[in-house]
Amino acid sequence: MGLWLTKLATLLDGFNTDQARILMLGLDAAGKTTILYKIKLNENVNTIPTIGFNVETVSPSKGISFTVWDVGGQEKIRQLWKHYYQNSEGLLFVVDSSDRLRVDEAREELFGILEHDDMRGVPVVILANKQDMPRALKPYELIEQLHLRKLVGHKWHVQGTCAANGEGVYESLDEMTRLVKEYKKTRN
Ligand SMILES: Nc1nc2c(ncn2[C@@H]2O[C@H](COP(=O)(O)OP(=O)(O)OP(=O)(O)O)[C@@H](O)[C@H]2O)c(=O)[nH]1
Ligand SMILES: [Mg+2]
Repeated sequence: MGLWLTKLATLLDGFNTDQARILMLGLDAAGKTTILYKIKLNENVNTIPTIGFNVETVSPSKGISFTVWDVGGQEKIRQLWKHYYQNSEGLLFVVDSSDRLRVDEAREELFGILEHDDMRGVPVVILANKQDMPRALKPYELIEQLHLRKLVGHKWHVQGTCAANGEGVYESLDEMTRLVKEYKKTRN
């Protein structure tokens, strides 16, 4: 009897699990893959530039399951990003905050993604990564430089992170959870 009840509880828990498809994009070397495996394994992995994609299922909190798609960000392969947009319910956009020379490029890519029809209304959490680096732009500076106040039709949040020691990474997922829940409600 006890076993059956346990099985039933597990089954019901499965039904209650909120699932979402989350896309993780950003310029090459922003730290996407490092972040993905920090979340998945709580380990610092040595990465190589991603040519295709990595996909992992993670559970940021009880009852929530994210399928996170981490797609390579090198310029030549960014044209492939659009093939991952459909059915995405949240965007994690990772920025190397210490790469001041490429903030404009990051902004253009971010706006380009969000203007696509398949990404209509999808919320975005911007990870201001590499906060450990000297001269890293602070989250409030990135809000300015990425022109986020001009972004319409998308809920957004900026979270400072350091993938190397995990700071801010889980907070960014909590924020994504909140925004995805809101997004799903408005869509239904
Ligand atoms: N100092 C520091 N280095 C980081 C941080 N996050 C990632 N890195 C380093 O940045 C480099 C690039 O990280 P990746 O995770 O491979 O970057 P990516 O965004 O997946 O790059 P692509 O796959 O080419 O799109 C690696 O050497 C990481 O160790 C961070 O928070 N601080
Ligand atoms: Mg990568």
